[in-house]
Amino acid sequence: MSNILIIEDEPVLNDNLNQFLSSKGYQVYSADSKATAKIQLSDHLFDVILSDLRLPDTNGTELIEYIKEVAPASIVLVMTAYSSLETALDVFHCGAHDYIIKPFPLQEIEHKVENALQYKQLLNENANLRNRLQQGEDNIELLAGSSPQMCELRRLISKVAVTNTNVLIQGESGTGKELVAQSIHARSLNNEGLFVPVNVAAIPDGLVESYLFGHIKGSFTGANQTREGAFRMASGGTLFLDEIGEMPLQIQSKLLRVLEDSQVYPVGSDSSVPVDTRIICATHRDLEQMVADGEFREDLWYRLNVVDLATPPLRERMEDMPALVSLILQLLQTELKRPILEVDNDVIHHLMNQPLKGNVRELKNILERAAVLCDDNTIRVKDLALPSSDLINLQLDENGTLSDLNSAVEKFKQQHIVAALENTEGCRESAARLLGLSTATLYRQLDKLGLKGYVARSSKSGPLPSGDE
Ligand SMILES: Nc1ncnc2c1ncn2[C@@H]1O[C@H](COP(=O)(O)OP(=O)(O)OP(=O)(O)O)[C@@H](O)[C@H]1O
Repeated sequence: MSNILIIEDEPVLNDNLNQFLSSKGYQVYSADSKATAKIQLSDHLFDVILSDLRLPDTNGTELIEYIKEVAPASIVLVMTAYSSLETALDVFHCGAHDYIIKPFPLQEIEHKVENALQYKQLLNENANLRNRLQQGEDNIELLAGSSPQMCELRRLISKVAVTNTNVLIQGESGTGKELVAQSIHARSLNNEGLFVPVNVAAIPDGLVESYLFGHIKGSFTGANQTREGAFRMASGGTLFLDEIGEMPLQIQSKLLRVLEDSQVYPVGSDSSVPVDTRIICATHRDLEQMVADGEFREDLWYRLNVVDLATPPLRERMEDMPALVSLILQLLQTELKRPILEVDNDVIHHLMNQPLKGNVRELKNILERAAVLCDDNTIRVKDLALPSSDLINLQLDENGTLSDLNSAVEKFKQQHIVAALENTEGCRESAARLLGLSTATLYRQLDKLGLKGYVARSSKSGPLPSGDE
């Protein structure tokens, strides 16, 4: 049974909330001041704490800070009559998970408490995953947001995780497909095993088979030693096949065979090896359409698509912006080793008005750049370096006169492609998707525009191979 603490000095509201939440099966405790809250906090562990923002013996943010100090695992929901953005940002910065504006219908509080409990469970699972995964330990982040779409997504994650079915995750680039896959793995029965992510689009066609199924030493030129392959590595755990839509057709049929037999055939070997691997696939492409166009095997699609989940684009859930910004800033503080970063009030508003086609990844990049560039520890709108929507930069030649149309178009293409590369940390495949181009077309454009060796400033992995390598 989940424990809830209500801190509210208005007796009628406190009683109503206590009765209502008790009737929903929670173990509910009440306090009417910081002093009484302290006593409750020393006697019990709470999953969720509902706190008023103004109390007779403290102001709300000071109380939230105190709670986060003595009960860091409790999820704090703030109840406030003040609906300003400033208040919202203050409470998020102090560590509150969400807030609700008074007066509110009791059903809304029930919904918020359920979300907070789901969020707490995911936090536990992510911590669990962080401890267990031997790979990508630094990449485990939380799935932030309490919009209806994200709540539904979390509900589905909890449901599918404990079954062993294959899952297909569809969504635009940067919407958190890999994060969802990690969450499923963390909650699954096979979370003792490894989570092995493979980006199918990033492996040259000729190597996909050996990469997935392994190979025997000497089975082809360059196979200097035997490799077990991703399937066997993930046996007893989860294999995450990202960009499954890019898998060559002949490998699709081999994958189908593995899924049907639970056996892999390493390249160059006559015998098979048993595997017990859960498959989670992801794609930004319309696989159903690819099946209709004969580009993806229908039988494989059915096999992979036992359950399908959709990660919503950020523009359809802008209400998640404060929670995302708050989470990203927390992560940045650790990464950049800088003291607490704050955002100016207008920043959230500005971000909510951006198209953010690269979704949460683009948001992270914008905030990371701003965090590096901002003068003090506060990020202001000017630090975001967002494109002005109503001003088109004129293209001038070296004499300061207007360029001819062709040169202007070339220049614009160059700038736009560089922006896409910066938004995707230099990843050619993701930049191509952002631009609505095939990877091959992007490589041709990079060559033509003299950007072949371009290394994105946001790239963490150093220079990237050029297209013909
Ligand atoms: N809801 C979210 N909460 C917190 N961080 C998120 C969320 N969604 C995405 N992110 C972050 O955004 C970045 C991109 O997410 P992720 O790699 O999971 O996206 P993706 O959909 O798999 O992208 P791609 O299709 O380009 O591989 C990651 O750093 C991830 O942690």
